[in-house]
Amino acid sequence: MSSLKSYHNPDPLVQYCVNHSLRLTDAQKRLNDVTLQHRRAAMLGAPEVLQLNANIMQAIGAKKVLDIGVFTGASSLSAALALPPNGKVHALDISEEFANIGKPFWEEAGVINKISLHIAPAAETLQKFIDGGEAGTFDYAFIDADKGNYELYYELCLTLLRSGGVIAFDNTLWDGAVIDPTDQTPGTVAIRKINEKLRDDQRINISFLKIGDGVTLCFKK
Ligand SMILES: C[S@@+](CC[C@H](N)C(=O)[O-])C[C@H]1O[C@@H](n2cnc3c(N)ncnc32)[C@H](O)[C@@H]1O
Repeated sequence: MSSLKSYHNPDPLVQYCVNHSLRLTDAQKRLNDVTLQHRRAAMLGAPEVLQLNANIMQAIGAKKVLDIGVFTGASSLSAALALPPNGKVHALDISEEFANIGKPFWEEAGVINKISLHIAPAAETLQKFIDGGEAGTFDYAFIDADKGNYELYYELCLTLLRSGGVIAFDNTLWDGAVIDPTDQTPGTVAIRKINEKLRDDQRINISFLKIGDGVTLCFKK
């Protein structure tokens, strides 16, 4: 049952939590199973993290969502399932090849009409939304693309979000590397930088959760 476990955190208590909370549709399970066979399977979003996103989207009545870093579409599918029929997930990635893997599962789940795919560098797409007058109109953003641009994505998403909207950052523990002072690789340095910025940023309220590979929730004031 590969679908009913955390892919990022082998801690038995984490697995216990996941086994007592994870709810996936058949389409989600099948997409996860296909993705786990992919050469880049490690990029698949932890299902408990995607479920947390979906639960918050429903709690805040989200209709307009940014999914930054699509890969095979698990995060977009989870978000689309959480949105009302008139909701829209804007799914941003540079790889059409990856996203194409997810499309049959979006179709199978009956939510493909709720997902709008934008194949381009995410910063360009986000800037286009701002230039098009969409600042303050998004409810939720899940940031899970290239780590070196996390700070840039944060500022663009903060502009695009309404007050009360939520930004979730994935991988903010970076497999524990954030607390290893000998690790000065660019990805680790970028994650530490955004973690410090978010801790001190008074434009948001914050919760930093040790689930998946670390998730930081930012609630726009
Ligand atoms: C960790 S994966 C996303 C996983 C996905 N959210 C999920 O839940 O399975 C990161 C994705 O970011 C994409 N990416 C990398 N650089 C990007 C950029 N500059 N703009 C948009 N997407 C980018 C990659 O192609 C990859 O699909």
